[in-house]
Amino acid sequence: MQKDHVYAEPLAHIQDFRFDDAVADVFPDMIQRSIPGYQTIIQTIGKLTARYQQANSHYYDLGCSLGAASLSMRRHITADNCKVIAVDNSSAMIERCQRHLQAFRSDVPVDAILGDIRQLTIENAAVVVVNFTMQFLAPEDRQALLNKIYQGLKPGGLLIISEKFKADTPVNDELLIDLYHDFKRANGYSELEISQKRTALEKVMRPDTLATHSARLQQAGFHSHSVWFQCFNFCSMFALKD
Ligand SMILES: Nc1ncnc2c1ncn2[C@@H]1O[C@H](C[S@+](CC[C@H]([NH3+])C(=O)[O-])CC(=O)[O-])[C@@H](O)[C@H]1O
Ligand SMILES: O=C(O)C(=O)Cc1ccccc1
Repeated sequence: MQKDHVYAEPLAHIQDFRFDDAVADVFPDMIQRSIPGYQTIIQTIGKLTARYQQANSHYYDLGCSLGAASLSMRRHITADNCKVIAVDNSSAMIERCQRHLQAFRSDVPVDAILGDIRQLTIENAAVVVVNFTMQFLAPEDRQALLNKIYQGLKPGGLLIISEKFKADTPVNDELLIDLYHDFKRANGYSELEISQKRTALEKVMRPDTLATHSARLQQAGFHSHSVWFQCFNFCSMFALKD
């Protein structure tokens, strides 16, 4: 696995964070060292998919990057006539995702599609995964995505959404961010790497509060949802369509 050194050297000008070749090349190491509980979340996506699978259905991975969640879903699907649809608008990610998926044999087909999830048709879905992707959409596009997911889910279908979130008060938010930075230090990131990446993400990743997430899920039609994982300012939620 290639080590993430993207922000290791001082940069004269810090550009907005992009999912380009340099990031895609080191992504497994970057995500593993940057998202608390990432492995647990990927494994649990598989477990939840095993429970909520339905025959003759689609399984979506929106903002799939290298396809970790798609692989986890695929490993757990035993129902007939199912297809995983993995979508990302970064060509660097989708090219590597396609190669990655071909490296493992499976009877469940996966389509890895280069495209914008805001333009995607979602239909006949048993499970939809949005694993740390919605935070990168413009805030004004987030409700429409959740509405579309709700409409595209079959009855009994499941949405899994993971996000970095903002705490309700500035004091609490600072504390969670502080603890998160300790986690990054413990994983070998330097002060420079932490601060340069923070600057690069400032305009492109805008976390919401859990209250905002709740209100959006309700508005989309999900009557119940639950946070099933939280560590510092990262969480994963599920929501069921009745
Ligand atoms: N509008 C969009 N349309 C499609 N893709 C998008 C869009 N905006 C951003 N992306 C894509 O969303 C992904 C977010 S990473 C997901 C990790 C993965 N889910 C994982 O489980 O490993 C999260 C992170 O790096 O923190 C990137 O690959 C973007 O190109
Ligand atoms: O690294 C960070 O600060 C994060 O918030 C997580 C992350 C992980 C991978 C790409 C972008 C953001």
